[in-house]
Amino acid sequence: MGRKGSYSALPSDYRLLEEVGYGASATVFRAIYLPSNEIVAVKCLDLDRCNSNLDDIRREAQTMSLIDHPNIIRAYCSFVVEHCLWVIMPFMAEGSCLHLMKISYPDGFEEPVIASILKETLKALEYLHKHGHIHRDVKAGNILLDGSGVVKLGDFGVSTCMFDKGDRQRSRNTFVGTPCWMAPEVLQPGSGYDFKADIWSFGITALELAHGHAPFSKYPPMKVLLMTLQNAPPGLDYDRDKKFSKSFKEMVAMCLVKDQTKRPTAEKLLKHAFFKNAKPPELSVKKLLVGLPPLWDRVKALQLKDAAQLALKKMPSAEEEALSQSEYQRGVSAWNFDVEDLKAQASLIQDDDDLPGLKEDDGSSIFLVNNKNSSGSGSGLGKSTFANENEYRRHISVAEESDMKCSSTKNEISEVDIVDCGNKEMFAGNENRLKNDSLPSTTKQNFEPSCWKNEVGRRHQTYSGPLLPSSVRGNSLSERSRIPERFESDSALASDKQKRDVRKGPNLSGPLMLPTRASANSLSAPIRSSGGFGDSSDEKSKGNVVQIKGRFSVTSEHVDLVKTSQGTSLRKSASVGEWLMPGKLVPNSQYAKETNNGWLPASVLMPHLQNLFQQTSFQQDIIMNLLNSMQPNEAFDECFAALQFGMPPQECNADIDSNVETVGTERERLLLAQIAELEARMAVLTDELTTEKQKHMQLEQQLNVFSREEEIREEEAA
Ligand SMILES: Nc1ncnc2c1ncn2[C@@H]1O[C@H](COP(=O)(O)OP(=O)(O)OP(=O)(O)O)[C@@H](O)[C@H]1O
Repeated sequence: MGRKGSYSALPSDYRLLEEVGYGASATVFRAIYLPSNEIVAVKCLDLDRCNSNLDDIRREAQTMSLIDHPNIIRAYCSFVVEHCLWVIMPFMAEGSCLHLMKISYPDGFEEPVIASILKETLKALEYLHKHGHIHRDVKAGNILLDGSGVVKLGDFGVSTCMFDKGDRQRSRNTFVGTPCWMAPEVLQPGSGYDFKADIWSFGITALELAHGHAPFSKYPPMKVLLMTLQNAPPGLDYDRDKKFSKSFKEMVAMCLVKDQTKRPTAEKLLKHAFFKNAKPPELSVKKLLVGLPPLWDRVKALQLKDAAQLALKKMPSAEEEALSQSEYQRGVSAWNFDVEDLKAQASLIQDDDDLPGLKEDDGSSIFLVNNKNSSGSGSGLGKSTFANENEYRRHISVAEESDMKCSSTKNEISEVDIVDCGNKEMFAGNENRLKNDSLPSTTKQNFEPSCWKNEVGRRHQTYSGPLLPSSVRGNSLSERSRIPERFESDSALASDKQKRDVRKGPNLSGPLMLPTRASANSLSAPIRSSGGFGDSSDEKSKGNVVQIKGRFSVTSEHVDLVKTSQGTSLRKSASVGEWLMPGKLVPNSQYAKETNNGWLPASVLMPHLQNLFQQTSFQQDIIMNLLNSMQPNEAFDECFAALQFGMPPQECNADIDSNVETVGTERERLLLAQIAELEARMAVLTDELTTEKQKHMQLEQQLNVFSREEEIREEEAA
């Protein structure tokens, strides 16, 4: 028996049970710590997807283990198993607030519950900030609950460090999730951010808990980025959110101030009237949990719901991968992506309000942009390190024989290199509570909340049996690890297979994956020149929307979105969407006079012409990038497209012949349609460019005439 509060770094001491969650970088299992028979959570982080060196991770793991606050999940210890880092932590039997909302409270919680949850979260932030840490991933998905209603902020440390440090070249273009929770200063390069960024995320989380989803969550990430920077901050609406108190609205408004210096500290916020009467979560939150099925059944249900949605939508593969994470991965784990890239891509976004199935909170806005220059050595969650199934099985049996002794394959560092078993005294206080809380209630088994019962149908299987450790250990984040080994029927197997298909992790080392809604849209949707963002759920900000839909001024140098949006008025163009007009340069009267004449001054036209030039060449770049980064099985499409764009035939892959037959006609048609649209757009752009050039020349001629006339007049006067 291990001593209470002391956890070994031997994987064989842990029996992984059900999967209870997964995020951008990790899968979380309920597990038994065998020496003391305690229930713990084991978070398996895939090191293949990690951009940091192990020293960084170790440092971060150490930091995590030193965290000692009742509202923060701390790591008991961590060690490397195969290509994964296992982080042992307290098991939070009721999962995240996001889980809970998705299962039973799709429209959010009542105010007293929100107050309790937020107060506990704020206490956690106060502690972290006081100790010099920024959490950087505050969102409902990271606020965890246990059976007695205790609230803890999770996901501090390892995953953040994994993406934020180390080889930036590999990670700089990797952008996972949606930036709904990110503060403007985080999205704005060069502005710098501090702990106040957490306060913004906290405010967004408050809105998430109030509505069941974060503001802008129905939009593609790039659009969220622009809206965060350019719209008025979201908030609780005085009309629409009548049920919420004035103090709640005020508190949210205080957090969501764009100027970070004007946001309150966590300490100050805790003194706000909204939190004064907040009940202890054990009273308010616990009520929410009555009658819910065990966490792992909820997780299964959500996965099935994902699968059902996908089956309905028949997404192309990249979108499947993106959507597969939709139930959980709704925030950006890594505040490390190339903002310039995103901005550039954002310039191509069309209004997607018409897209079928794109509704707020459907998670479809999950977006993956991968660095096309990355080495390709990373793997997705589902990637096996074994050459084939036999090798895999052989490995499993060898591993089992060796009593689950872990052999490290990552950079030749064994698990002991990174072991950082926590200081027992520091967390002993949490132990008793954990042990009790984490035991699932068997009386909950048959409950099926209506909100998911209808969508996923009745479950035919039970999932209560433990996963054999080997199925996880061999490749803990591989496909195998996701297969529960107990099923009651074939249909269960089938649905689980479907689920696994859905849940293939994002391939972070693969090609640029743009055909998500945002990017596919940018390629296929014809440019429209009117309308706004039309965020029905964010009416408050509607009136402040800057009309950048379609395009904003993209320069080859640094683009300052905030600056470009300020002091500019917009003029519409059939193909270019919106033009940014340097309104300050042209006095209104003069502008009116000149436009009445049908002539525009060169000072007005030139920026537009430049804009058109840049956008045309920029679009060409984007198209070529996309074509170059297509999956191998799209080689035929790629080559076809390459030919369309006049690239030499030798660019085409030799595999084409074999692929020709496999290319789905539907996909071909889609691509052809996209190409046709692109060509049409380019033709329109070229026409416009030519027209503008002509206008410009005529204008110059006219100016010459004017100046000659002026000279003559002056001479005559003289
Ligand atoms: N200690 C825990 N007990 C129970 N469930 C947990 C625990 N830790 C995490 N989970 C569940 O697993 C999910 C994923 O965990 P986590 O957020 O740590 O992973 P991640 O890969 O870092 O995710 P993210 O996408 O937020 O970065 C959480 O949303 C939560 O539902």
